[in-house]
Amino acid sequence: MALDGKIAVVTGAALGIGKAITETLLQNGAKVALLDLNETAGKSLMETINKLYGQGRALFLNCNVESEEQIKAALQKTAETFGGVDILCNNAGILNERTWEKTVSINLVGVIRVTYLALEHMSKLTGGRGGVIVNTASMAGIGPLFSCPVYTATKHGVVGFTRAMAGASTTSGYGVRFNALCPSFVQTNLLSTLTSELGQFANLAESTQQLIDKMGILNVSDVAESVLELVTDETKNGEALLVFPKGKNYMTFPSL
Ligand SMILES: NC(=O)c1ccc[n+]([C@@H]2O[C@H](COP(=O)([O-])OP(=O)(O)OC[C@H]3O[C@@H](n4cnc5c(N)ncnc54)[C@H](O)[C@@H]3O)[C@@H](O)[C@H]2O)c1
Ligand SMILES: CC/C=C\C[C@H](O)/C=C/C=C\C=C\C=C\[C@@H](O)[C@@H](O)C/C=C\CCC(=O)O
Repeated sequence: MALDGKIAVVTGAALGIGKAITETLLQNGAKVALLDLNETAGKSLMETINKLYGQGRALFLNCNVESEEQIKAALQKTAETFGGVDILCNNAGILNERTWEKTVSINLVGVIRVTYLALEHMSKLTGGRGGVIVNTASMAGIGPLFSCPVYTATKHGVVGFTRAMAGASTTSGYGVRFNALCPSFVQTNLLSTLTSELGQFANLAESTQQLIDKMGILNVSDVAESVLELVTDETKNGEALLVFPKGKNYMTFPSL
């Protein structure tokens, strides 16, 4: 299978898109470290995974991407258990315009922090064997959502960080590809709890609902399938893959 022998780390792996990404990576032969702060959901998923794939294919690690200490420990445990890190999916994220500092801390700072710590294991410049990092951004990383400006800012930041790191990696020789995943609306808890998290922008919920009605809603499996493309296609570096219910396409950015 495409990912036989590969070792993946997925943040926010216990539920939603991260759970689907984890399942897809396992289905394609990878071993997966599931990082999440929801221990109940993580352990429940591990029971299912062990029944489906046998012991030894996956590892749940209680890890908050806001904690450098917890990330370091999780990556070290992964490397010790499975023998390294080849794939990182920075997927953990929240939408909360009330606690907007936390949104920035998780969605953007968390992606940067996990990336830098994982590169210590992945980069050929530090003894790694290279690999690929896929950052879960959003369509809101390409165009603004008026009802969640801070969330929009974090996702624009993830796209920009991803593209810059792709260039840094190519130029410096990390041997690591970086790509952004930009799904439109996806049926998960994040979407379901949306209207209670808009804070001062709650008045704009209706226009966002109109956008949801217009664009439609993806299943998590549609998104996970797109991650597999970014992981396995070695020509993809610095890309932003837009995923809609009607299909997917790569973003073309203006060259300055
Ligand atoms: N649902 C959508 O419409 C949509 C669309 C585009 C992008 N996204 C992005 O996809 C990613 C996953 O979102 P989802 O919709 O699956 O949400 P979700 O709430 O269903 O799942 C998020 C997972 O991340 C975990 N998590 C949250 N904060 C964490 C932290 N600090 N450390 C570790 N784990 C943490 C949660 O416990 C949960 O398991 C997010 O980055 C989100 O912004 C979602
Ligand atoms: C409300 C956020 C829900 C989930 C967040 C998740 O990341 C999904 C984002 C999905 C789609 C984003 C589309 C952004 C489109 C913009 O380019 C622009 O076309 C939107 C136009 C009007 C916005 C109207 C509004 O925001 O209310």
